[in-house]
Amino acid sequence: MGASGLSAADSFGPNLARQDGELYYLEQFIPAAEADHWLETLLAGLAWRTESIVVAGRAVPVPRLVCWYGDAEAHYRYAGVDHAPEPWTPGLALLRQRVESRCARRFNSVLGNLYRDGEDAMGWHADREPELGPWPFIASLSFGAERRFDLRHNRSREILNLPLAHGGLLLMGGMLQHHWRHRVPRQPGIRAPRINLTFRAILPPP
Ligand SMILES: O=C(O)CCC(=O)C(=O)O
Ligand SMILES: [Fe+2]
Repeated sequence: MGASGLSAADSFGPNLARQDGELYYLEQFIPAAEADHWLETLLAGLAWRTESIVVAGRAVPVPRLVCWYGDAEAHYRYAGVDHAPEPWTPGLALLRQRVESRCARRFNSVLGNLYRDGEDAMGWHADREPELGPWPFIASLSFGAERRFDLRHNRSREILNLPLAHGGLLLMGGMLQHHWRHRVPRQPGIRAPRINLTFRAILPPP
């Protein structure tokens, strides 16, 4: 068993990171017709809002919409902002169950990102806030437009590109957040929206 707790018996396929972390992609984790239903349900039913981060003393809106759901205690500091979660919707609770049983992992929260079109994006970052624990395990579920997901190794600068498709589940674990950054780049030709749900386990404050 690796540091992430993923056991060799789990059938996630090859580790796409190969070194310094664990990265698995399960294509069509949610079959296409069902994924269509989720895309509509989540677009219409979640509390999407704009969020600003402070850059050089100024509030700058991030180029996407976000939402945050979870168990009541799962507060999360993200980009310098404290998020109290909204309570689970029935749909998100169902998706959480599906993801949990596939990963044999528990999650107490989910960060949603809505990329309205190819102009929306997320810059290079790692998800390594202390409340995610020493080896953050994140399950990332995508619906809607296929978007490119890039990873860059901090030291070697090796780049990996993965297309994240409708219904696909990406798993990040082990030392991945310590050694790699990731992003969702702008893809100006894309007109359709994409929703990404990152299921996370937030530890209680020390
Ligand atoms: O949209 C994605 O696929 C990635 C989202 C992400 O990296 C994050 O929420 O931390
Ligand atoms: Fe991330």
